[in-house]
Amino acid sequence: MGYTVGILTISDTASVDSTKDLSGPTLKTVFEQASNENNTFNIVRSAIIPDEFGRIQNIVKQWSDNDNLDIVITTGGTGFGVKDITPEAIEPLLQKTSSGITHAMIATSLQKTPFAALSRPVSGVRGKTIILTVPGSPKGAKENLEAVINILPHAIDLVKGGTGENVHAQLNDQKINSSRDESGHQCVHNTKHEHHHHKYEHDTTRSFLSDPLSGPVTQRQRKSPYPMITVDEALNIIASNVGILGSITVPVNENLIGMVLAEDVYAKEPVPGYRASIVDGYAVVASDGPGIYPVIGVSIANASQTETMQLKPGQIARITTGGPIPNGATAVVMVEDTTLVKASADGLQEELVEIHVQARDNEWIREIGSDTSVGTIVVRKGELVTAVGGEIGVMASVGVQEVRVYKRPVFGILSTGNEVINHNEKNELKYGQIRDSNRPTFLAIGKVTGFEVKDFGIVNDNAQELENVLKSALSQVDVLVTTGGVSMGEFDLLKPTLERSLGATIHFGRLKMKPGKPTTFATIGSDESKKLIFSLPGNPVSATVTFYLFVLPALRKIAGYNNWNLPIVQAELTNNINLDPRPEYHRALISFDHMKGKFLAVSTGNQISSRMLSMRSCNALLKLPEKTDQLKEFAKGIMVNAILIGQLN
Ligand SMILES: Nc1nc2c(c(=O)[nH]1)N[C@H]1C(S)=C(S)[C@@H](COP(=O)(O)OP(=O)(O)OC[C@H]3O[C@@H](n4cnc5c(N)ncnc54)[C@H](O)[C@@H]3O)O[C@H]1N2
Ligand code: MOO
Ligand SMILES: [Mg+2]
Repeated sequence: MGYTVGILTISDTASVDSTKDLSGPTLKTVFEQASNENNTFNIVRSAIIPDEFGRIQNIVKQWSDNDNLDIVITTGGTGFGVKDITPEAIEPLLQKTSSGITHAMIATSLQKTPFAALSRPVSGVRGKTIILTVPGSPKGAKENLEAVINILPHAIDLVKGGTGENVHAQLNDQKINSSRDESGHQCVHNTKHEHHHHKYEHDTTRSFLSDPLSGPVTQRQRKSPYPMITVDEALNIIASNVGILGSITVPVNENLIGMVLAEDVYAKEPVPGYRASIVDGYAVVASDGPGIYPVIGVSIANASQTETMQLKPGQIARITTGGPIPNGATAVVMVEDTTLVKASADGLQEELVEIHVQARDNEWIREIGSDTSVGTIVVRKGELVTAVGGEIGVMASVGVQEVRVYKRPVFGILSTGNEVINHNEKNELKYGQIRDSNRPTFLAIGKVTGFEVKDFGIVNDNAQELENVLKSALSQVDVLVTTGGVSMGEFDLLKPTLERSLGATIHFGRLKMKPGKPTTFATIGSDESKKLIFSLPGNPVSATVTFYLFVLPALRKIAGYNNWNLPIVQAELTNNINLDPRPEYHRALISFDHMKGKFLAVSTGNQISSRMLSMRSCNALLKLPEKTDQLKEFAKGIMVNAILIGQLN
């Protein structure tokens, strides 16, 4: 009798290079060796896929529901690694779980090494298919499968509705248990077991131990599991995860700067609200023409006039700029085009004035609402209120005192690192300590960009502490920015804490850029209440540059900006720059050269990611391409794209 088997290798590495798949072939061998005249295991399906939830589920469903395999066995993704999600993908597919099979697999491996406790296998039944998950290491995979392979035919028999009689017989003669003892593996494993055991006990002294979350340092990942994606891909991912918050009604004043209108704003009042003179001179009846006329009154621009003056043909009235036009007047003549003919006896008033020019009808008169009529849209939904003041001014002029704007995101900041201390700590630095420059920088950026910042201080490299502060911070902000702890060190705990303790989804964890390679972006929660987490590298320059490149655009997008990306201008290099293997965001000061008619870029010097001096006087990030065999340097004189992050002086 034969059983059909599918072997699914789940591994990011092996999925791109199948020669890296050692455990798939190992499982095949185990099945082949266990095949005898009674039980033949036929490997009818095999595949290698990356640690992707959906793909794991799709294949397992296909093999069980459509292809009706007897056994589906997966290898890989069962550990505590950041990317390990096999049990999470498989478990929901199981209609019955089989804690016995799972237990048997773990128990066998535990006899070899205590690290087996770090495997999280699941097993069970879907339809008429037995599904097993074994570890990714060939040794672990082999041990786990061997622990249960001889009971699988019995299980399949039962699942298919049989009584399992023939296998009960086998169970009775102990064949299953003894077969493993004869294999000879036990001895080899025992030696290894003691070796591991010894190390483990040493590690529990925790003298140089990493955090429990990532396990002993000997178990750490030696390759980042995060694919290296481009900055553009990262920005797209961020954009697709960033929504606009709700709107609020706020008074029209300077605090609106940087806010985006959530409604079209209409003029409530006409400007001007009355017919007004544009110049200082005399209100006249235009048809009177040039000549000498009596000055019958005065209309000055103030609000003290209680009734409108009446002008008859042959009369004129003195008027100032902005003064209300008397009834009957049809134009204004500038004072420059007149002469005084007669003053009053006391010499204080004009009585007769000569008009020298022929006024045109409506000359120098602003009609009611001629600047802005009632109902005109003065600012549109989606428009940004700028510091130039025009939007605030126009709303003020037409009687709009409150407007609806999009809520601005609040962002939180926290630094991580046992070595990091507050920058204003008075004591001398202890050996190995470093002053926190990231939080002061972010607070400053918050101030100039107008986004509210909440400061959550410095957190030690300790998973529990980190989890607590992250949770508390996330409940208070829309966007959380952390620095440090995202690379490959054993105290780099951000990614595992976000993923495992907080249930965050990490959208990317590595970027093809310099500085900022380990930049990490995660989200927590569903659409309505989604929080964004930017875990930036600890290196101060990397943190600052990635803040500008990713966090600031995200904040701008949340705030409703249409142009949420930072502006880019072209600038000419004033010095040669060696290219880096990664696309570089080279810090520079750009300024406009009036003689050359273009921007010039001056590098800030040594660009190492720790050198905060490379951010000093920097107002632009030059986008430099990665180094290739053909292109190793950008020469002086080349025009480059410069992302503006500061003022042009
Ligand atoms: N084996 C590898 N090592 C590193 C890699 C790598 O790919 N493989 N990437 C390097 C790159 S690139 C960067 S950038 C850093 C990023 O490191 P982390 O984000 O893990 O940050 P930490 O390890 O916590 O700190 C790095 C560095 O920065 C100093 N630091 C941290 N916080 C602050 C702060 N608030 N103010 C000032 N300085 C800070 C910290 O003391 C370290 O010197 O990893 C490389 N390693
Ligand atoms: O990419 Mo890291 O940011 O070199 O310093
Ligand atoms: Mg690190």
